[in-house]
Amino acid sequence: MAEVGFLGLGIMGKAMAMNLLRHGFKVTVWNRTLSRCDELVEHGASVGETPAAVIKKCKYTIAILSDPAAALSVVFDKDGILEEICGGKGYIDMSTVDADTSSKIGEAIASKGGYFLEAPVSGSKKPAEDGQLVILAAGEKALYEEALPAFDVLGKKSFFLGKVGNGAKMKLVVNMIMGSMVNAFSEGLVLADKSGLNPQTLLDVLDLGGIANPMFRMKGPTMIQNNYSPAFPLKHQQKDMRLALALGDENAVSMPVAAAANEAFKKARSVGLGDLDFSAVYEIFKVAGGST
Ligand SMILES: NC(=O)C1=CN([C@@H]2O[C@H](COP(=O)(O)OP(=O)(O)OC[C@H]3O[C@@H](n4cnc5c(N)ncnc54)[C@H](OP(=O)(O)O)[C@@H]3O)[C@@H](O)[C@H]2O)C=CC1
Ligand SMILES: O=CC(=O)O
Repeated sequence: MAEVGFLGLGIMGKAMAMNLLRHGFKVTVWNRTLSRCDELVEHGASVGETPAAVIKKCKYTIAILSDPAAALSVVFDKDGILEEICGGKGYIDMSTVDADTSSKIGEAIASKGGYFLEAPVSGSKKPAEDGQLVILAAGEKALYEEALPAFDVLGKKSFFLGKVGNGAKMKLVVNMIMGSMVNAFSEGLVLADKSGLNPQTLLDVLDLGGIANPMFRMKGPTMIQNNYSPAFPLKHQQKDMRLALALGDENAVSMPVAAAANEAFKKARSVGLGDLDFSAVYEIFKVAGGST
């Protein structure tokens, strides 16, 4: 089996690279904070000293990094991907970024003869650990087909959405909806509490009705226990709202609900909740609602 490169061992990357190793892939990893590679090495991974070194060694390389600045940095900066990408090699960026960032990366890689695929994912830490992500790929179809054995390990379903940008846009639309939902959910929990209802009973009622969903089911119990151990960091959810609102601007789509949700996430970041789970936005509504 060909060696797969893997850049970025945060919450998602660590779980995904571990999954590939568990399924017999040979994986060479790199992370900006190199010590984060150690655990993967214990499970059989090799380490590349730089993104360029990983690209040089591997037929194709996957990355999942925090935001557009990080995604651009590993490509364009010193020791970055552009230094070694060439004909026959592929680069797959699974970070959640905007379409412009993805296109910039795709064009630079194509200018060196390499293949590019954007492939952001829907699903969080647990789906990443369980190989149950939804993969939203777009770009070079041949690279998509080459990567399908890896995608089959990482996800429960892969979509090929056509040209570069479509994967990024689909992911931003999905996360815009999710971010708005967690805000409405938080408001509802505070309203239940302040009007004398038991929030746990609200969760039970919601779960039996037409708006039951895995996100409410998973986050509800931890939110009412004030447990925000990060699966999806709030700072990344706010980045996604910001990028989705920019997509709305470009397309003249009015998004008052998403704009209000973005303000709540920004407020949460401003009071130091950015590294907690995105469901910590609930704390903002508790304060606004006067909850103790
Ligand atoms: N967590 C989730 O539930 C999901 C997240 N996503 C998306 O996946 C991406 C990663 O998320 P997640 O794993 O949660 O994030 P983390 O914050 O846990 O990890 C971020 C990763 O990006 C690296 N990084 C940050 N800045 C730079 C930089 N300038 N140069 C190089 N590397 C950098 C970090 O390296 P270092 O260790 O050195 O800090 C780390 O490896 C994000 O785009 C997010 O929106 C998508 C679906 C679900
Ligand atoms: O991007 C986050 C997710 O849960 O999907």
